[in-house]
This record gives sequence, C-alpha cells and structure tokens, in this order.
Amino acid sequence: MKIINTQEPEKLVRERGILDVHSIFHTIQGEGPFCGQPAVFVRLAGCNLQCPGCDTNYTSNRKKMSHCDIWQEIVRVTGEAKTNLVVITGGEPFRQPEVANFINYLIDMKGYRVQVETNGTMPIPRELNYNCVVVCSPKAAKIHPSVSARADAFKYVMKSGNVNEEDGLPLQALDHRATPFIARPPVHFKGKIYLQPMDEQDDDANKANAQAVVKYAMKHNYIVQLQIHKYLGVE
Ligand SMILES: Nc1nc2[nH]cc(C(=O)O)c2c(=O)[nH]1
Ligand code: SF4
Ligand SMILES: [Mg+2]
Repeated sequence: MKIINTQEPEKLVRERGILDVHSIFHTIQGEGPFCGQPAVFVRLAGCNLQCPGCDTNYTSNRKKMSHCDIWQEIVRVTGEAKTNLVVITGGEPFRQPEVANFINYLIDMKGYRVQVETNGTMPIPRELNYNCVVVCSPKAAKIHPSVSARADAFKYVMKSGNVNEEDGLPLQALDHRATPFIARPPVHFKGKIYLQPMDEQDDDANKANAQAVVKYAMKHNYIVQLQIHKYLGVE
C-alpha cells in the first residue's frame, strides 16, 4: 500500500544550545559513503519539505534536548559497543542551524566522526567543522550555495520513468514537485554520486526502480546504493 507523507513542513528555528530531537538509536548506516558502518543516529524532528514518498516519521515523540542530553543518550544507546560514528539525519537537520554547534561539540570535545544527511535546501552554517561529512540528497529544484560548496557526496532517489536521459539523474525524488527538475551536483563536482531505487513498498514498482538505477549507474558511472538497513531488518 502506498503511503503519503502528511507531516506538515516546518520553518527554520534557532534555539541556542537546544535541538528538537525525534529519536536516537544505534544501528548500521544503510546508505552512502559510510554504508555498512555501525553508527548512532540522531534523527532531528521536523522538515522544511513534505515529500509525498518520504519513508520517515520525523515528527512523533519529539523532545527538546541540550547538547549534553543528546551526548548522554548517544553514550547510553552505544553501551559497550565501539561505535564512533554519529549520523545526523531528520527531517532536515539544517532546519535547526544550532546543529552545527552540536556537531562541532561531538567532533572537537567528544572525538566522534560525524556524517550529516541533508536535502540541501537550508544554509549550512559557516562554523560547521570541516571534518563533518555532508551528504546531500536533493528533492527540490534548488539547493543552497553553501551546500553546493560543502557537500562531500550526493545521493539521488530514483523512480523508473522519471529520469533525465542526458545526465542519468532523476527529474524528481520521492514525488516532491521540482521544476524543471531536482538540483544537480555542481558542474565540476569530484565527490561520489549515489543512485538509490525509490522504495514504493510495492514489489513490481521496486523491481522497475532497481532496473532503472542499474541502467543509469552503468551508463553515467554513478554508484548504486541500496538501503541495506531495510534488508538487514534494522532501524
Ligand atoms: N540504518 C539507517 N541508515 C540510514 N541512512 C540514512 C537514513 C535516513 O533516514 O536518513 C537511514 C536510516 O533511517 N536508517
Ligand atoms: S526532505 Fe527528506 S525528510 Fe524531508 S520530507 Fe523529503 S524525504 Fe522526508
Ligand atoms: Mg530512513
């Protein structure tokens, strides 16, 4: 059955020292440059977009937490494990620019490696530590110039039949409207570009999406990515 995202879009919020958090959990990073690596995920609440095909609940049970509260919860869910990677996702993490201070605290004060997932529409605060790995998955026609300048990798969610033949990248992602099509990496982008089949929760549609990903990855030299957490049955 097809699920349509009904979570309301939310605006940028600044709150010094506090983040609005949806959940914190220990799992395996299922996507992108750290795919397969154990990680603690911090899912921030709320998103400025409302992609119809979004597979994520980012609004329920939200809680305002200080940097120290979040770090304590990271330590608690990690337990005895050796995990040293924190992934910040959402929702849209940069909807809360305070996230940059939190990421810097994790890297500089606590010694974590940090990766952040973003839709690319919100500015990346200048103070963000350069060691933070930024993965951008565009859903809108424009991404913020600070994201073009700073993104380490791009990730595109592909639905079959919805592809630009010229560059092999999707016209839309997760059925979000984008005119004429979703943002591209900067012209001379040197980082990795991932293609991921859209999960439509339908075997036939998913098979067609996987075939499209293989076809365009092979033609344009992109990296195929599956959401391995869904195959592993982890969060
Ligand atoms: N295991 C796991 N890996 C992920 N990589 C990106 C995710 C996301 O929802 O942003 C995600 C997620 O939700 N779970
Ligand atoms: S930008 Fe990401 S989190 Fe926000 S609605 Fe779209 S897919 Fe969901
Ligand atoms: Mg997810």
